[in-house]
Amino acid sequence: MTATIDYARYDRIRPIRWTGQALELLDQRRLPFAQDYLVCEDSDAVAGAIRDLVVRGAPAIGIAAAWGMVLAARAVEAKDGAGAAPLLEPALQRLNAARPTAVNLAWALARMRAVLLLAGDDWRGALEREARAIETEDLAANRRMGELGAALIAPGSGVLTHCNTGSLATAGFGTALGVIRAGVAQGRIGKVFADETRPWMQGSRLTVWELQQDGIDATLIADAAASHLLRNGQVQWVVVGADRICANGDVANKIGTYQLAISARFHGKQMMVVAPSSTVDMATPSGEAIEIEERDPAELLGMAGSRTVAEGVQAWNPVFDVTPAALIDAIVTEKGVVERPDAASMRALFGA
Ligand SMILES: CSC[C@@H](O)[C@@H](O)C(=O)COP(=O)(O)O
Repeated sequence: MTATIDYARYDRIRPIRWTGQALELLDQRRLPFAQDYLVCEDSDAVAGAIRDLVVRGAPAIGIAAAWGMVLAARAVEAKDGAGAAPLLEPALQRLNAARPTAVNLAWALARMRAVLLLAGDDWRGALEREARAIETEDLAANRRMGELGAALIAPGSGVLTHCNTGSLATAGFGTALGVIRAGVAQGRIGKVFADETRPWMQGSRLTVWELQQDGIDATLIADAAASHLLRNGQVQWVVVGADRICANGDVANKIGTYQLAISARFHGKQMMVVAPSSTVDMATPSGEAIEIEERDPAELLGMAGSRTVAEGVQAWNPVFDVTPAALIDAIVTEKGVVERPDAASMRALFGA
């Protein structure tokens, strides 16, 4: 069951476009009904776009930030990278502060800083090549993870996914959605369910639209329907992405992932987390140490710009949660699969 995957058919959605002069970001706030690109001509515009979810998804925000550093380089004069580094550090810090939870952002910026410090007089070229490499490597990782993750899924299975982990959230193909694309192409996955992912609706606005572009049938469910679905036997795997994977295998991902993992375990279904090694943070020992982003409660108080909740009601809007490693059956990365993750098995694949 190793049918060749025609990757070209998944290349249509391009959330991040570098023109040579500017960074164009497909405005995910306006999908699925408008496909508009926001043009960023400086790094602060990129930081704002990350903060406001024009571009979102852990790998995608790292890639966008890397290009943001290429834009920042236009605004400073220096004879080599070591001279440019302190001048660019404030812009780097503003990009880094745009969102706290996904480690890919800090990871990509650390790569850009490291390249800069070693670069000679072509330091601007070095930054551009590194941003391109970060993007290219992410696409390759996604394709590899698609193969590795799909191989775990028995033919005829149904899957449930959460949030958006596809081309929109990455350099292309996707993490969890890459596994689903590969699994469908190989005939392993018979039925795909996506939940809405309230409150920002990444599932209903982005994921089912992405799958529709590919001609993959997906059935949308309310988040609240997930346990009922897991109980009734149509789904064997919950397949999700990650924003940060800790040294002990705990996983931070979109709010609601934790309850899916609890429900999957309760119903004897399996939980797969798919993320590139850029999402693995061996410096964070466990999920307790992760900063969980809290966003504007207004995201909960209305729909599509119209208020749906009585005036004066308060809301709390944490947008990520932590799934303990003990509830995860497999973490799939491009470096390999960690089954039943714990500190020892994580260390064996990713080092100290
Ligand atoms: C490949 S994306 C994996 C995760 O980043 C995804 O599941 C997620 O939580 C995205 O959150 P978002 O707030 O939309 O950036």
